[in-house]
Amino acid sequence: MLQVDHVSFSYDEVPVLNDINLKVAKGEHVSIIGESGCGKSTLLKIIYGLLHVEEGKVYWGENQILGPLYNLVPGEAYMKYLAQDFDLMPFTSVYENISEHLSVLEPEFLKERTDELLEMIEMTPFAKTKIKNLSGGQQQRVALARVLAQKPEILLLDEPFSHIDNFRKNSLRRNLFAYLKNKDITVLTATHDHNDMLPFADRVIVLKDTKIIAKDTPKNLFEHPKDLYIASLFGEANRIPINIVKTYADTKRRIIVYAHEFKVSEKSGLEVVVKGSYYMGGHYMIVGTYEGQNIYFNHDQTIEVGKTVFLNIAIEVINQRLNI
Ligand SMILES: Nc1ncnc2c1ncn2[C@@H]1O[C@H](COP(=O)(O)OP(=O)(O)OP(=O)(O)O)[C@@H](O)[C@H]1O
Repeated sequence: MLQVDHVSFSYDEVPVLNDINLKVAKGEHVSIIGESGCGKSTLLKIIYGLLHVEEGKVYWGENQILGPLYNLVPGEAYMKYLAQDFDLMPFTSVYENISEHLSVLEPEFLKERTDELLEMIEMTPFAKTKIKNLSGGQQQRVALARVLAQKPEILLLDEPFSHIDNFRKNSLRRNLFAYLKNKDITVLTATHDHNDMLPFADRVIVLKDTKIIAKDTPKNLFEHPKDLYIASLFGEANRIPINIVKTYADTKRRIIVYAHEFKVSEKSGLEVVVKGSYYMGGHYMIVGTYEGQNIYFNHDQTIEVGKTVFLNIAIEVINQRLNI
């Protein structure tokens, strides 16, 4: 088990993480999410031992992970960290980059494991290509295979698909996370893309203003977001009083409503004036206003600017948000 115990960290006296506590079981996949600059990379670097923490401790099982003051070469043998800049050898081939460490550690498995990883990252036809001749996304895929070649017990991934095009991203996510589960590798992924997390993570931690503000399964977080910050990590969302959509309700309690949960009606509901329509593929995302507040909702057609429409929400959504 990985244990982060009361860790606080500052860069030049500017606090970035404050009293972070986290336990990750062996084989578990935990995503760390939050807005840019909230400290996701910093937390991964602390766990890897790249940064010195004055307050708090990190353990993998019984072993305390010590920072750079104690370890000249960061990182323990059982842990790998894939940073946002990939640490590859530009003048050697894809195959050599993946198999480099195996030639010393496990020469008898070198071909089998390298071929397996090439297949996982869908780069078998590029085995002989030099790294310098690959695109950024292809290099990121090789960097992933390279850290996995050494069979880590725990893997730290910092925005692992940031350079990869959508065409490949989905299959790579499925291949990678299935591979990690199959090998019982513990994984922590820092991301701001909910598609990296919703279908794959066992648990999610949300960072905001130096703190963990939520720890839950992806499904619970999505269905019961406790504030707009959390909901906005999944897409456009609104926070509105219940009684303005259900006039019979005698509560002004506010609930989170995602854009896709509103239904447009001609007559009754939340009255908004349309400001603009954005084509999103299968639908339009419409921005309207209600008493000066922007309201985001989806609709199957564009709506002309200035038109007044009414928005409804299914009672099931209200009950879900109220945790009934
Ligand atoms: N070496 C550094 N020295 C000083 N401040 C830093 C350093 N590295 C990061 N920071 C600051 O610490 C905060 C957290 O940075 P961090 O990279 O951990 O955030 P993040 O959540 O990973 O962001 P992103 O999603 O944009 O990668 C930011 O305000 C950043 O500017």
